[in-house]
Amino acid sequence: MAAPVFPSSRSLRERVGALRHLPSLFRLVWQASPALTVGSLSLRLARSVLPVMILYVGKLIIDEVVGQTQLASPGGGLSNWIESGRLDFVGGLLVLELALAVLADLLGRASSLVDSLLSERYSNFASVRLMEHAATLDLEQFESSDQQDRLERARRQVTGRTTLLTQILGQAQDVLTVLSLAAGLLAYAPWLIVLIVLALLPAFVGEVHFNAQGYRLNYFRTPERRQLDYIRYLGSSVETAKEIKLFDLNSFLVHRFRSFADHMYADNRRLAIRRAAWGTFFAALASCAYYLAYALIVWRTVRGEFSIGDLTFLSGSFLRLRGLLEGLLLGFSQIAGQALYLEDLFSFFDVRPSITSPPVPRSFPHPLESGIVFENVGLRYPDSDRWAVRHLNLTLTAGEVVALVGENGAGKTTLVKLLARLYDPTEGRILLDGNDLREYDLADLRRHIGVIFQDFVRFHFTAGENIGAGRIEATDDRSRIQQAAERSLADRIIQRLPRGYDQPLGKRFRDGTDLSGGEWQKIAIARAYMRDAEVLILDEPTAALDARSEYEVFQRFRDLSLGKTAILISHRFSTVRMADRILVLENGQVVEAGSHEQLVASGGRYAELFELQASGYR
Ligand SMILES: Nc1ncnc2c1ncn2[C@@H]1O[C@H](COP(=O)(O)OP(=O)(O)OP(=O)(O)O)[C@@H](O)[C@H]1O
Repeated sequence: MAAPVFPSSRSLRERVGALRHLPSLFRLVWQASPALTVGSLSLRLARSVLPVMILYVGKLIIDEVVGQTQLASPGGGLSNWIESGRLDFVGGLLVLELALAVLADLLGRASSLVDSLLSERYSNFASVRLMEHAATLDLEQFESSDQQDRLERARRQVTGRTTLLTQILGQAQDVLTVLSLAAGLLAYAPWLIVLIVLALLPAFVGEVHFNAQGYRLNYFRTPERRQLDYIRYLGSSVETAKEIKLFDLNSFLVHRFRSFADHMYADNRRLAIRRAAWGTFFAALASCAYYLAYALIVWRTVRGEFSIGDLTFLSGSFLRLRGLLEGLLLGFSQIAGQALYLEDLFSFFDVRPSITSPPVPRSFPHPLESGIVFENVGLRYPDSDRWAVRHLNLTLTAGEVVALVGENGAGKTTLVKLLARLYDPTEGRILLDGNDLREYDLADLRRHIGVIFQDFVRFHFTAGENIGAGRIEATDDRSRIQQAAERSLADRIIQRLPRGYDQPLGKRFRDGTDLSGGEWQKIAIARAYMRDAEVLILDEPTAALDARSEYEVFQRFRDLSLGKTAILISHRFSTVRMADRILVLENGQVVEAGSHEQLVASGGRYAELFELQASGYR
């Protein structure tokens, strides 16, 4: 496999520019839980000043001890010392230091508790926002692979990157601690601070560089990572197990997985090794600077400029400061690096659908009066230079049952997608009762069109929920669900299930029962009957049904669609012939129209296809 060619690396400006998303992140965190956000910030604030206090009390203790050793001993045991009052101050200091240490531990634990709760709330909240936003997007925005990559990165951002939040909060706390320690150091030896910053600068630049490299690697690996997830899914899920076994595809999948994974591993390893090597070198530089400063402090203590207490305070502060500044600088670059991932999340939130309701929408006519007219409609799918349908002209009169026939790829499903406004025509227009489809309220339009596609979803929920999904606000309305099930003949299947309507379907979850293809289809058709649809569309509704079921289902469909407009797509002429009118599609155009008898008599395309199928039964 060839190594990927990365576009030029993102500039520092771009990386720092990504930090502009931090306010949006904080807004999201705040919305996830105001109380926990305030709690976390307050705890961090309290924790930030403790280190300098502990160090300073330590210095006072040492100075006091050194002072005491220079005075004459009161003699005797501990009780004499206590009575003389010479231990009062140091004793008080020890108790104070103990109290501070206990408080620091307490606040530390409380803070990680609050942070972990906040992270989970944030992750859940952002996931919900992600799903809500995804629901507003056009179908086309899901289908393009670029969008799927972006969605994938946004998803990972939501679930995998809550550490960013803890990191930012930790950084804020560390900044305050640094300020408090620096204030102490400043009073004694300001040059120490300059020394530390100089020593850490190379490490900072190195980190920024490697973070950007890591991000690029991840960014350009998104398609491969989705491939890996997909292969993992193929190789280890119930839906695919049957075919994978029969065709013995496992070793093929493992091989493919390995070749992708090994390639990614090699890239990651190369980066990790370089990062570790440079990191070690920079850390060594920083250590040299630290010991240089330490030597200077020791020298000035020996000369009597600093007390022993000062020595411990300074070396302690200096050590902490070095660690903190190192953490801060690296943390900053990591945050800038992670903010690049935030870019994925927020740029996904910025994607706007193009199929929307107009500002002043019409509501769906109830009942439909004249019907639907396609006027010279053409659609080219995004990223495709072929017309899926073109110069499509047809009329669907209100109240009639129309069947669409045509060979694979003729454009039948495309016509339905256009009608449900899953796509808007590239050219021409679709009129509903004389008005352009785009003038109607989108949600209202979709509410009044009941469609079951040939690749309908088999929800691994209960049977009742599978049907209720057709009208989600009625999902608890058992009598409505039962009625829909009776209409589609799904009731007989459900009666046989051990837990009836509460029976989980599919094999994915515990106690699930799988159904046959035809049984699933009846459940899906019931879903369409849940709606008060003015237009009912069934795409290959009877493909998986046996002959008797097909006949019964269709008879019911006819009865139930009385007064409604219905479209039926089928390759089975036994179904098609029962429609009022049949439209024959070829290469995205209507080439013939009429009743079964008329079309057979005219001896055209339909007659030919019908004859082909009929001869198969003779
Ligand atoms: N999402 C898509 N992106 C690009 N091209 C598509 C897409 N969906 C369908 N097409 C193309 O549009 C044409 C019409 O497809 P459509 O699904 O409408 O055919 P159909 O008549 O329903 O076929 P079938 O009988 O196989 O279901 C085909 O050439 C197909 O390759």
